[in-house]
Amino acid sequence: MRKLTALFGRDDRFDAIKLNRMTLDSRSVRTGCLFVAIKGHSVDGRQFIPQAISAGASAVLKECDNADEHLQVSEQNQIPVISYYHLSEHLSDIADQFYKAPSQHLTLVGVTGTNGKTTVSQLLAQWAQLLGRKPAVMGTIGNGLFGALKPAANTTGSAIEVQSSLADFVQQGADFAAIEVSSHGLVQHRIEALHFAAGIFTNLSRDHLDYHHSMENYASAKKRLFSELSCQQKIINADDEIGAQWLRELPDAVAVSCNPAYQPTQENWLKVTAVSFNSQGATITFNSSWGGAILTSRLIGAFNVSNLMLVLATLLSLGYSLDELLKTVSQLTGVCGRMEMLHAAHKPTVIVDYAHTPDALEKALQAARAHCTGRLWCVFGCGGDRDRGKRPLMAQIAERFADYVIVTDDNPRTEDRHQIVQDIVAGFKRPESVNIVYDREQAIRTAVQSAVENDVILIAGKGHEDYQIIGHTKHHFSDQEAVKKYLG
Ligand SMILES: CC(=O)N[C@H]1[C@@H](OP(=O)(O)OP(=O)(O)OC[C@H]2O[C@@H](n3ccc(=O)[nH]c3=O)[C@H](O)[C@@H]2O)O[C@H](CO)[C@@H](O)[C@@H]1O[C@H](C)C(=O)N[C@@H](C)C(=O)N[C@H](CCC(=O)O)C(=O)O
Ligand SMILES: Nc1ncnc2c1ncn2[C@@H]1O[C@H](COP(=O)(O)OP(=O)(O)OP(=O)(O)O)[C@@H](O)[C@H]1O
Ligand SMILES: N[C@H](CCC[C@H](N)C(=O)O)C(=O)O
Ligand SMILES: [Mg+2]
Repeated sequence: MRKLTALFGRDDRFDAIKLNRMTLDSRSVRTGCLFVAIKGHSVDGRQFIPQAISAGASAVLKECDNADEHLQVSEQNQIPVISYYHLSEHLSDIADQFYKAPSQHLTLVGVTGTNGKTTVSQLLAQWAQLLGRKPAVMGTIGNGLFGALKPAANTTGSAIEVQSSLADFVQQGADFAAIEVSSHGLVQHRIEALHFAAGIFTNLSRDHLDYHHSMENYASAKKRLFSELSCQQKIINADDEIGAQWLRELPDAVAVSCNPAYQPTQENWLKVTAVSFNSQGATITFNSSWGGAILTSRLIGAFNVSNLMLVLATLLSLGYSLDELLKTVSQLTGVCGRMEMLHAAHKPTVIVDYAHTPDALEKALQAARAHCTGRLWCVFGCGGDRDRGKRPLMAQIAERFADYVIVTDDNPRTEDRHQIVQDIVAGFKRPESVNIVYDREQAIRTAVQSAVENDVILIAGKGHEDYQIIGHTKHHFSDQEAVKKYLG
C-alpha cells in the first residue's frame, strides 16, 4: 500500500487515500488502484476515467495538455483526478517511487539492438544462475524468474509493468535481472527511471521503420540507453558500424569485437582471435583487458559468438573473474526458438529460428549452410502491421543464401496476407522459382516432405511463438509442433 501523499505531496484531500497498484488500463482497474490516463497512439486513455472510477479506482493521474494545469487536482465522484504535464515521460519515475526503486535492489542489465536481445538476455540469466545468483528476465519470450516466464504482450513492457515486475522479482528474492530494451520502449520512456548496472548494444540493422521512419531516428532511440539513461557499464559491439561510432563518443565503454584484426582503443575490451565451428557449436579463442583463454560454446551460428562475447564482457565488467566464468561457460545452452535444431533419422535437419529482419535472415541462413551438405531450404514470411520495407529485402536474402524458398504466412495481423506475400515476392529476381504456400503448416509440410536426408530447412520468423495472429485473434500454432508432426 502506498499513500497518495507520498507521491504527490501534501493535500488534505489525499490524506486517507491508499493505493495498492498502478495501471494504465481501465479494464484492469480494481479497488484501490491508481488509474493512469494517457493520450495513446491509437486512443485517448482519458476517455476511460469514468469506467476506471466505476471499477474502483481510488485516484486518477491524468495527462494534461498545458503546463499550467500541472499538478492541479479536480474531483470526479469524490475521487481525486491529478493532472500531470508530460506524464508519459515521467511515468517510469512515478512508478519507480510507487514500487520503491526496485532496479536499485538488484543487478540490472539492459540489452538493446536490432537482433540478439532475447538471446543475450537469456544467456546472461543462464550464466548468472550458474554463478549462484537468482536471476529474472523480461523480454520477448516472457517476464519472470529465470525458467518460470509468463508470456508478456511486449518485448519491453509499459513503464508501470517494468517497475512493478521488477518489484515482484525483488520480492521473490531475485538479485539479478536481464531485460530487453526495445527501441519503442526507449522512445516511449518505458524504462526511463531504471538504474542499469550494465547496458549492452548488440547491433543495428533495418527494422521498425514503420515506427521510426529513418535509420537515424532508430539509432538515436537505441543510443538513449547509453547517453541519457543511468547506465554504469556500457558494453558495445565494435564490429557494428553504429557501435564503432558510439565507442568513439563513449570513452568509458567496453568494446567487444569478433574481428582478430580489431585494434582496441578503449581501456576495457574483449576480442576474438580465432574461432573454429563444429557440428555442436564453436571453440573460441579470445583476448581481453581481463586476460585471454579458449572456451567451448554450444551455440550455433557465427552471430552467437558475438552474442556470447558480449555476455562474457558484461559479466567481466560486473566484476566476475575470468576463472569462474571459464568454469561455467560450456554449460550454456541455446535459447528456445533461436537456431533450434530438430533431427529425425534419415530425414532433413530442420532449424527453427526467430529471424524476422533481413540481417538476421542472412546470418541464420549462413549459419544453417555451415551445417548443410545437401540443399538449403528457407521457409519464411513477414508479420503484418510491421515495417513493409523489410519484406522485399528478406526475399533478396532468401533467394541469395538458400537453394529453395517457400514463402508463407507469419502473423498477418490486420493486413491482407496476399498483400504481404506480394510485397515479399517483389524482392525476388526469379519469382517463378519460389513456392508460395500461405498456410504455414502446409508450407512446413511441403518443405519437410520434399527435402532429403542431407538437406537443411530453416524455418524463420516465429521461433518460440506458439500462436499465429490473424486479424486480432491469436490461434494456437507452433513451428516446432508442425515440424515434429511431419518429421515423424
Ligand atoms: C504503438 C505502440 O507502441 N503502442 C504502445 C503504447 O500504447 P498506447 O499507450 O499508445 O496505447 P493505446 O492503445 O493508444 O491506448 C491508450 C491508453 O488507453 C488505455 N485504454 C485502452 C482501452 C481501454 O478500454 N481502456 C484503457 O484504459 C490503454 O491502456 C492505454 O494506456 O504503449 C503501450 C504500453 O507501453 C504498449 O503496450 C503499446 O504497444 C503496442 C501494443 C505494440 O504493438 N507495440 C509494438 C509496436 C512494440 O512496442 N514493439 C516493441 C519492439 C518489438 C521488438 O522488436 O521486439 C516492444 O517492445 O514490444
Ligand atoms: N547478434 C546477432 N546478429 C545478427 N542476427 C542475430 C544475432 N543474434 C540473433 N540473431 C538472429 O536474430 C533472431 C532473433 O534473435 P533474438 O530473438 O535474440 O533477437 P531480439 O533482438 O530479441 O529480437 P526481437 O526484437 O524480435 O525481440 C535470431 O533467431 C537469429 O536469427
Ligand atoms: N517483436 C517483433 C517480432 C516480430 C516477429 C514476427 N513473427 C512478426 O510477427 O512480425 C515485432 O513485433 O516486430
Ligand atoms: Mg527479443
